[in-house]
Amino acid sequence: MEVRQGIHSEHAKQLDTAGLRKEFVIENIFEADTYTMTYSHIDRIIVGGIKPVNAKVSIGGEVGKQLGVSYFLERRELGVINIGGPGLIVVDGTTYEVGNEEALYVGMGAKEVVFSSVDAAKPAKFYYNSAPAHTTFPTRRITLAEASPTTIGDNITSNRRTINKFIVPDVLPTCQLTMGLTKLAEGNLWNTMPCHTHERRMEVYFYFNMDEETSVFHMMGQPQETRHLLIHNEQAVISPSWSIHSGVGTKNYTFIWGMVGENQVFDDMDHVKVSELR
Ligand SMILES: O=C(O)C(=O)C[C@H](O)C(=O)CO
Ligand SMILES: [Zn+2]
Repeated sequence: MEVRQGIHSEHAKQLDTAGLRKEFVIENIFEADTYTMTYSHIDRIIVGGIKPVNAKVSIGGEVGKQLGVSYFLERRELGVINIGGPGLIVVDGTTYEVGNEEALYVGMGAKEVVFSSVDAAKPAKFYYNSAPAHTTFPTRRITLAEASPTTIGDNITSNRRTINKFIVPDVLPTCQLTMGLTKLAEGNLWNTMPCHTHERRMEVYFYFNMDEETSVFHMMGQPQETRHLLIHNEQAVISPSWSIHSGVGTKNYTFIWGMVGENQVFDDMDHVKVSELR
């Protein structure tokens, strides 16, 4: 488990490219037959990927020890979105089939969560976020259709995209975690511009569906102190409450957003006018 400390906006201002990347970018999300795990002190979100190929993968007791509990989800909830081939997730003996672009919410208290792929030639790739929880809400699979796809933006501003809200209060109750998947239409490059901050929540972005020679310039920083991070396929960015989070790609791409914090109101954003950005 890799730990990232929280960071003050005044400190972030001083960092060079390598320094910013060390604090905010998670370069390695998927490794065959194991899980990756980054623990951020910002709202104590945990971010990672699970890619079972030939073996089953479970997030075991050693993580519980590092978290000061006896098992991973003793005091946490989990959201998973599969971006790979068909997969299976067994939660305390109940099997959930989780296909490409489908999600599973696992409530606090699940002791054993085991991940596997249906076909080793097309391995599942389970991207996950986990947040501290106070009660148990039911474990549930969510399909793409249930995520109420909504298309917004315009070709003229190069930001036509479909937002799929998988883990939000309209779909199912959770303690604090919300997660969704946003797909840019072909020829469209910008996400979340005009941009926003939300003092009341942090957010993690995970970019994927990108060709080898493409990248996303992820915009971060306070609105009058912007920086960018070069993101390649299947990499994630931690976005503190004080930071904008927007991006422009050299080609269209898809990303998963996950948020934790004070509220779960998707539209609770402090919008920033483009003319006010620096
Ligand atoms: O395309 C978008 O715009 C988004 O997906 C918005 C993000 O999810 C977000 O920043 C929510 O606060
Ligand atoms: Zn946001």
